[in-house]
Amino acid sequence: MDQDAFFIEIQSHFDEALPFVVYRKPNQKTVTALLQEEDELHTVSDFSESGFVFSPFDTTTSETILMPQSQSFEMRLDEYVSTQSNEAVVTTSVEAAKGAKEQHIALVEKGINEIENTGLKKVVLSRKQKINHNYESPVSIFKRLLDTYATAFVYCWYHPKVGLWLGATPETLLSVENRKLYTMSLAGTQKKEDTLEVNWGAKEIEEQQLVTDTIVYNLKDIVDNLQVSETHTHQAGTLLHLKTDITAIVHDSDAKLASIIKALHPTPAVCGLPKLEARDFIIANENYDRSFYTGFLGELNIMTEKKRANTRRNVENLAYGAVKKHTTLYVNLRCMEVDAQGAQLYVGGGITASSKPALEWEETVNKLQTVATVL
Ligand SMILES: C=C(O[C@@H]1C=C(C(=O)O)C=C[C@H]1O)C(=O)O
Repeated sequence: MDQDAFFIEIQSHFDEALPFVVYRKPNQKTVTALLQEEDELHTVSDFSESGFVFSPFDTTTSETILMPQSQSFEMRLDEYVSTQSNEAVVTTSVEAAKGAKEQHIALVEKGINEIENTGLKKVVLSRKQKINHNYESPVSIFKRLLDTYATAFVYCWYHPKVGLWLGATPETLLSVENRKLYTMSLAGTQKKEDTLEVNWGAKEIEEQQLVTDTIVYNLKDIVDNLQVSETHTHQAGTLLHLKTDITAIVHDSDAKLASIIKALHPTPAVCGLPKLEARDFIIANENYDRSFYTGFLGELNIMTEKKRANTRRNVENLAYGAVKKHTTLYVNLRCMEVDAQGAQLYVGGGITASSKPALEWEETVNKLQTVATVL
């Protein structure tokens, strides 16, 4: 499809206040859009549905939203070509609101204190920051995210009854295709200077290992052939994280999808350990509603027809294109909620007993910058 026509279609869907999502997967060229035909708020009941899901952090009190594949029009842009000059991307310098720094540092201190005095081992603490900006179409902001973050899952999601969210996340929650499962442990943060050959401190190594161990522990009884890669440094925009790849085989993946999602979300990369204690601490102390930040989003049971290659040897098989199903979900990080007044940016970081509150504040400032850059 022609690029201009693709984005005009999305803009007019937005102008008509109809739900849509448009996204590009990490390291891919294709941009996909799902345009819902009416404005009903559909929700997921058991993860057997097909469509695009948008889930909040706290799934015990809020529902996971679905744009059903059967009630949406799908559009594909084979390759997005940047039309905006780099000069157009202005790096916004974000001023925190008065008192925001002190408030976040006090929250981190409270978290460290809780870890020292209870069974809590890690808790991810976050904040949101408002940025005023002149109104711009979501398509323009989305295109700048596409221009800036080739290795992230870049998206723009809109529902008139919920709001407008955009983001560029480096973290996969889960992908399942043909019984093959992939997930990752991503934690530990430092600013990228000029090399990927960096040293990591004991705090970052320990907090990321905790995420890996928990994912493995939570999956081991529901999957087979669980394999864990070496841990390596992963670049996400101007930041570096520690990352471990985890793969497995899932027998009867249809029946198990809901339990796998439940076992993973929210991982200690965005919540903490033990999960319930960390979630209670977050809800009681963060002083704001995370809403969809640190929730998950992506394709659920999406059907695609895979045609066989057109070679001479199997030309007689051409008629038998196989229908395949896959699920690819990402953690909603480096994201923002946009309305007519401006944008709310959401950021956080993992706290352990050895966290330094002032450094944790700096980390949220650095993470915020990755999204603020495109405003
Ligand atoms: C919570 C966020 O990021 C998560 C926390 C990280 C950390 O504590 O170092 C790193 C990557 C993410 O798993 C965020 O970006 O808001």
